[in-house]
Amino acid sequence: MVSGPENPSPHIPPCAEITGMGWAAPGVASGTAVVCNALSVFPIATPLSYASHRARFMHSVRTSFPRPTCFRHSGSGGNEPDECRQRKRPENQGGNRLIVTEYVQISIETLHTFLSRVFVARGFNAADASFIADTLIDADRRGISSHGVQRLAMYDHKLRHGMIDPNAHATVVSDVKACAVLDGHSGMGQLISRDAMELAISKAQNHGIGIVAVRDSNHFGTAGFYARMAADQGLIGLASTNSNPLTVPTHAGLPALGSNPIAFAVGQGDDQLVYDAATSTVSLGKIEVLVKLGQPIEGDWAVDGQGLINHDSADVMDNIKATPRIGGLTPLGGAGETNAGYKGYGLALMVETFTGILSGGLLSLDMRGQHICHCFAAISLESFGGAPLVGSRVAELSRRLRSMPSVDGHDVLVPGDKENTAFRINTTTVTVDEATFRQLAKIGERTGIAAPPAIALDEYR
Ligand SMILES: NC(=O)c1ccc[n+]([C@@H]2O[C@H](COP(=O)([O-])OP(=O)(O)OC[C@H]3O[C@@H](n4cnc5c(N)ncnc54)[C@H](O)[C@@H]3O)[C@@H](O)[C@H]2O)c1
Ligand SMILES: O=C(O)C[C@H](O)C(=O)O
Repeated sequence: MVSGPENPSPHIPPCAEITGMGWAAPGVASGTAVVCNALSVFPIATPLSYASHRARFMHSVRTSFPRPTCFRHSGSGGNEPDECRQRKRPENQGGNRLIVTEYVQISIETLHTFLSRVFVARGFNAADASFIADTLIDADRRGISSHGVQRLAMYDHKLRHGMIDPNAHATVVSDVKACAVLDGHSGMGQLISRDAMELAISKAQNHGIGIVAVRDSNHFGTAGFYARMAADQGLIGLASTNSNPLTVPTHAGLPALGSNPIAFAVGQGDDQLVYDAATSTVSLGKIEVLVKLGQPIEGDWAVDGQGLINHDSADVMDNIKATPRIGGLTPLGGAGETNAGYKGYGLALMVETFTGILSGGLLSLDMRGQHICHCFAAISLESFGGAPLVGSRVAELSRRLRSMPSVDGHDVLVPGDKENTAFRINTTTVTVDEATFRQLAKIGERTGIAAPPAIALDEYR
């Protein structure tokens, strides 16, 4: 049944050594700024550097905030009006919008040391701890704040409660030519996924393509990280995962599918094209960040139990955490059929097939925060003219798209541009929201490890 594995990872024992593996599914600091106003929203979706925040904020002040009701420059105490302090579900969310925007800038080096030490304290060896820290910081550097250190509290919770086994390594369930299935044994999603993508890359180098489905893993962070691993080696990379039930099928009022992202990467260096997104309208992480900032949801990202659009970020989070869950994320395209949300629903189902179904693991529908399934694929470009040729054609296509005239004042971009730009800017520091900053401090206290301090923002003084 199982052929000899091509096994690039010292962590994955060859399938021949695996016996009895069936297919049953496994069971402010100082220096922050607060800005409030009743009628506008500060854009937080793709944070760049603090300077960019500042520039974008000042632009929005000039264009949208003719008379800001409060504007505090520094310190976490302050005497600002009560409404400026409000964080949890402002009463007027979705109507007159309350803005509470606080960000903290921290050094990447200090953050990396902190994260690595926390993960070592939670049972990982130093190399694995450092790798996990790399993945979280990579997300923040790229402006994907939904999946950077703001998720440390989630991982820490799962580690403390035995939902993630820091010592687990993937084992091979089945390995036939270009395809394999791994069992992650409830290990850390980032480590299991790294090893699975390494196996897919090695298979693609040998067979032209490699596809590795994984069961019983955990939350892996951004899908793009793993797709880029393959692209960096001159292949096409694909990565996906299922998750807790978060997304409502078209016409349903309960979540049944994960936010099930798909990441695709091709090309190298500055010309790398990376599409990395949920098959729900956005990831849940984006709503978590809005809750932390006390901001409503601008877009039609979520519905309540009746299928009505819900713009109240805190309410959406409460509903998603409720037992049973109520409402959820809209599939990509939106609620109902008007904007073809059934296509996002279909894409989410495709991901569910490649992850939960092909791996023989848990479906999103049955998931409760663990036993997550992934799928990784790598495609060799040897038969298609080779990586340099394909890369140059992709780069040329991207250049032609970017040179298209804009109709609304925003540049035409290609997927990956925002993240690549942010990555180039955020070389020494990253910006986190203040609630996340406080979470880091709390985890620091709990583990006895000094949390990274905020870097003073002189421009606000
Ligand atoms: N681990 C999980 O379970 C899980 C689940 C869902 C999402 N995620 C991750 O969450 C992250 C965010 O996902 P999301 O869906 O909220 O992201 P999103 O809605 O911000 O979409 C991001 C994608 O859209 C592209 N993009 C943005 N603006 C563009 C423009 N003007 N022109 C062209 N392309 C543009 C980006 O480059 C990126 O590829 C991703 O990294 C994803 O992998 C993880
Ligand atoms: O939050 C999850 O469980 C999945 C994912 O990370 C998301 O943000 O949608």
